[in-house]
Amino acid sequence: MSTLVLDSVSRWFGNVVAVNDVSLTISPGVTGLLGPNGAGKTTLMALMTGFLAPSAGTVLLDGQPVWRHTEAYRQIGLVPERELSFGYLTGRQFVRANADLHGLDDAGAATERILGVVDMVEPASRNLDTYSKGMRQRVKIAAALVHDPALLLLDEPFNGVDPRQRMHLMDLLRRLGDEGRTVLFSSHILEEVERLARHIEVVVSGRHAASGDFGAIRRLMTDRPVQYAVTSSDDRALATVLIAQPSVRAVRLRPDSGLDVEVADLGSFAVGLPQWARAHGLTLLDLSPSDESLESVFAYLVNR
Ligand SMILES: Nc1ncnc2c1ncn2[C@@H]1O[C@H](COP(=O)(O)OP(=O)(O)OP(=O)(O)O)[C@@H](O)[C@H]1O
Repeated sequence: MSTLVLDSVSRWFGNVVAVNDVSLTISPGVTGLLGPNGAGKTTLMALMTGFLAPSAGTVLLDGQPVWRHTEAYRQIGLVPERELSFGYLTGRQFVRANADLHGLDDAGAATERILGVVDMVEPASRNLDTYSKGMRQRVKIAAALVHDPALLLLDEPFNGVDPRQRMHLMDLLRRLGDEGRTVLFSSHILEEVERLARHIEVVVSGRHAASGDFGAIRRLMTDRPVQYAVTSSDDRALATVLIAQPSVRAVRLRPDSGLDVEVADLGSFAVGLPQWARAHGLTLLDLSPSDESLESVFAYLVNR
């Protein structure tokens, strides 16, 4: 069982800070690395696998630095986001090439074993060019696992994969985690991460924004202030009623019609709004969230 520890890790490219003072621990089991596009997930994975040197801080696998440490490389498998560019190879040849690169004693047997684990024995004699996206992902996972590493990192493994194959991949990663491997996958989709990860790390704009199980992360995201657009039979009267409520943080009249309402406590607001309207003889005509983008959720987390 392996544990990866990042201690105050930063990485900059010229004056772009891709990763900014990140400290986190990845333990055995499945962890999700959640963040919007450009958050620094790919750079973090490159730092974690020892492909990239930190500009500051350290990345330790079981107490050993991963940068320029070949012993650590034997314990790490990476499934990169980029597509396979060796379409002329068969799945078996591709996995075997990785087994040979690792200098495995019985590269042929290791190749067959891992093709079985990812359920790709039958299509393994076909060229990579002929595979679906999900099959290519499975063969990439086989290549990353052929040397039996304790740590497996996957960069956006579900991107473009159809729902059935996605379930299949999730089952596979869950199984690898249950076996005691340390599995980290990145994603920009909360639902995807929630379904699979026991533990979630959130990164935004290169910074570590939150950490916890999916209940904790979900609570952080639903407890944030939320914007609603509300239209009623008398918006000015409703504004007066709403601003008196502790669950409401701000109310603004829209130029055309309706109100923008910033809600601090979604639960109380959802229960109270129809009651307040009824008590003052007002009719609610429309209620819709106006600020539901994942980017705004992330912006809230990082600015907390
Ligand atoms: N080699 C590089 N040179 C300059 N800037 C870079 C380099 N690599 C990454 N960056 C910048 O660092 C930031 C983080 O990029 P990164 O690819 O790690 O994010 P990401 O979360 O993986 O995003 P995506 O999901 O879109 O790939 C971005 O602003 C990116 O432009």
